[in-house]
Amino acid sequence: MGNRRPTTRHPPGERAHALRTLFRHAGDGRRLLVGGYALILVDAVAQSLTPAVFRVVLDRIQQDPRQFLHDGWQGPVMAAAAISATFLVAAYLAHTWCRRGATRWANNLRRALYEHVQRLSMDFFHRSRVGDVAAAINQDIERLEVTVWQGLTVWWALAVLVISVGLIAWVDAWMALMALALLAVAAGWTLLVLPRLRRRSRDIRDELGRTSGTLAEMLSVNTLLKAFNAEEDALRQVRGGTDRVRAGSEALARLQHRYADPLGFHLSFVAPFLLLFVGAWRSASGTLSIGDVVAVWGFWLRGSSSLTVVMTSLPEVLAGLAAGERAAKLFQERPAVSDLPKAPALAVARGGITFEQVSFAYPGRQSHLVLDGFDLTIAPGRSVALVGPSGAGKSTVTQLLLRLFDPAEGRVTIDGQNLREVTQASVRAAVGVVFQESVLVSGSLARNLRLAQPTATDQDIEAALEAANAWGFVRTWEDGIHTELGERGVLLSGGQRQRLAIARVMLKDPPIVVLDEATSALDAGSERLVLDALDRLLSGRTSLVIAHRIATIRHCDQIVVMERGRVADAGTHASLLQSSTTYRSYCREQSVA
Ligand SMILES: Nc1ncnc2c1ncn2[C@@H]1O[C@H](COP(=O)(O)OP(=O)(O)OP(=O)(O)O)[C@@H](O)[C@H]1O
Repeated sequence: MGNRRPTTRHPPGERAHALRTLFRHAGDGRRLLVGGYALILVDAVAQSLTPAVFRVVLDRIQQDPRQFLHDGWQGPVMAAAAISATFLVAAYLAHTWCRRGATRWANNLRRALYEHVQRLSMDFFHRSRVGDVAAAINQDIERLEVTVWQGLTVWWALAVLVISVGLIAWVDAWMALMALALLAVAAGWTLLVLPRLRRRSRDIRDELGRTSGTLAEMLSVNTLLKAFNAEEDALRQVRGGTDRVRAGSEALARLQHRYADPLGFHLSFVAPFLLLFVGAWRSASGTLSIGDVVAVWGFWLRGSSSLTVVMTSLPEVLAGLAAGERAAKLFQERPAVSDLPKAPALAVARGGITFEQVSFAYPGRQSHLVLDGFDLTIAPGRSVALVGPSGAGKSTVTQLLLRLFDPAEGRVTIDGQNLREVTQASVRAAVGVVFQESVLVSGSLARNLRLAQPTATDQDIEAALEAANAWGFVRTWEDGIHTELGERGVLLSGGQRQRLAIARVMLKDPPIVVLDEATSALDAGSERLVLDALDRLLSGRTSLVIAHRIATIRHCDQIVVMERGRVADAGTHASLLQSSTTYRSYCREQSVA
């Protein structure tokens, strides 16, 4: 799978940095996790000590059986009771804390990651797929959450292993050396296979993310797929992704067996037999007691069985780490547009706009200048229209006005203030936009409109709908403004959606309005109603209108003809008919005199 698809590769330093980034967002889960991971060490000590009790019992029986029967048993019984009680309490608390801590961490992380993604600039959204980002925020963090509390068992097992080897050394240094040599074989084998296991896990997470992206995309273009009978093609794409995930998982399982089976054989057969025979030989030669040999064997079994736990959990833990790295990678994304420290809010007095010698290229396509020394002045309260061939840069002008991007050269100002020097939020508060396709979110109509003005009353909303020529149809709905629109507003006609979008901007009541192809997709029936609503919206506000339809723009105070990112001509409808051949040909195409 990894050979066919692009995969992420992270140097070890970057991986540690990624995990630190994630841990910084643990919030109130951090204390519980640290507490859980610390307490499980107590549990590890208690469990590792069990063979030490065997040792004492066996040695006492061997030395003086009658003394053992009299009162020699009391010490070991009390020790066993204390060890068991400690184990019970510590294990219960550690697991509970860790589970709660992991859940809180995941919740905090999900929130923080969503907030972070929200703050990223448009270039990020242009180059990322929604489903992939959603998978990182949901599935990857869920995977990480499971790993965090599963990781407790791995941590416990490693602690048991270290303590067990320490206890063997306490009984006999030579036996401990031998145990270490046997462990070194296991560790060497693990280190050999680990990078491949890790790579496979990461490839699977990447492929899962990509498949989520494809799935989300296919679901969102369902109408298109149906219209072109292209469902089979979409199915093939999704199936391709899920097949690759399945193939990757099977390959991982095979690799895991190839790793775990020899290791299990080494730990459960080769090592204990070697230790038993060498221990027996040292006991027969009088160096160790029977109790010593049984204790060493017990310590080893305890330690090696904990290693088996590590082995079995390893793929899960690696999958969790890969998921964590993907989430952390999102945290490392930086917005291309950011507010200067202590930047003031834009103070809009009259809403005059200027573009002064603005040059701009989209991130990732630096060689292609979309705006090239572009100049534009819109006096307060005036309307300016942009026309020009497709790709001339008209929509890009609106993106810079909203400060979704900053220009490479030149400046954009509102009432004389450079947009670079004021906060993005204040710029967007001053500008209302109606796009070609009005985006409506699931929820009620009122919720959709309150996105523009959260404190609006029902009466405010009704007034905005009235002004946007939308109240006529909303009034007939049984639940009025509280009607659920359905995700993406699929229950509405194009003209109705457009009028709701206009109502939303009416409610926002901004001093500046941008219309970006707001009338392009209208049917003749609703065109008059929408144009009428737009007239009302633009009246008294500074406005920038992009439209292919001459009928929409002919009454603007000024019309600017754009070509290849520059102003080719400017004037009124009447003057351009005289001076601009491009404009004249547009009018001719649309039979406008
Ligand atoms: N996100 C983007 N990343 C890279 N290039 C882009 C991006 N958006 C637009 N472009 C490019 O910038 C140029 C200008 O695009 P823009 O959308 O501003 O033109 P337009 O005049 O509004 O066109 P249309 O009338 O077709 O909407 C085009 O060449 C386009 O391919």
